[in-house]
Amino acid sequence: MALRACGFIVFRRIAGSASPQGNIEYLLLQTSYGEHHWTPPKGHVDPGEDDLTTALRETKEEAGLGVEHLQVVDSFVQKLNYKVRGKPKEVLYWLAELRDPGTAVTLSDEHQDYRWVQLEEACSLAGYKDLQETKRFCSIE
Ligand SMILES: Nc1nc2c(ncn2[C@@H]2O[C@H](COP(=O)(O)OP(=O)(O)OP(=O)(O)OP(=O)(O)OC[C@H]3O[C@@H](n4cnc5c(=O)[nH]c(N)nc54)[C@H](O)[C@@H]3O)[C@@H](O)[C@H]2O)c(=O)[nH]1
Repeated sequence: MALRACGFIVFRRIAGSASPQGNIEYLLLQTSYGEHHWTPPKGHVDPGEDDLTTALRETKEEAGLGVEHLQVVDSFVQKLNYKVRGKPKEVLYWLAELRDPGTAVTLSDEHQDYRWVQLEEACSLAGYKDLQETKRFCSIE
C-alpha cells in the first residue's frame, strides 16, 4: 500500500503590491533532516485518522497554525504521487488562507526554517515539478 500524507498549502495576503499576485505569499517549511527539502506543512496519516484531520493536525504540529487561524478554500484538494526510497507515496494538499497575515509560525523539531514566498520563489524552493504544478494550479487572484 502507498504511504499517505496530508497537509495544507497555506497562503497569506499582504498589503502593498500593485499586482494581486504580488500580494500572495505561500508558506514553505525546510526539513531539519535528510536533504533539507522544502514543502508545505504535511505528514503521515495515523491509523484510523481521516485525511483532513491529518492535514489540520500536521499543520498545527509543524507550523503552529490551527483551524482557528485558517480559512479553508472550499473544493480545492490536490493529489500528488511520487516515490520515496522506491515506495509509492500519495500526498493530498488542501488550500487555506491565513486569516491574520501577521500570525506567527512556530516550528517543531522536524523543520529548521520557514519562508513566506511568492509563487515563483515557492516553485523554485520546492523544486519538485509536481508540487510546482500544484502551486501554479492553486495560484490565487
Ligand atoms: N533523520 C531522518 N528522518 C527522516 C528522514 N525522512 C523522514 N524522516 C522522519 O520522518 C518524519 C516526518 O514525518 P511526517 O512529517 O509525518 O511525514 P512527511 O511530511 O510526509 O515527511 P517526509 O520527510 O517523511 O516525507 P517527504 O516530504 O514526502 O519527503 C520524502 C522524500 O520525497 C521527496 N519529495 C518531497 N516532497 C516531494 C514532492 O512534492 N514531490 C516529489 N516528486 N518528491 C518529493 C524528497 O526527495 C524527500 O526526500 C520526521 O520527523 C523524521 O523523523 C530522513 O531522511 N532522515
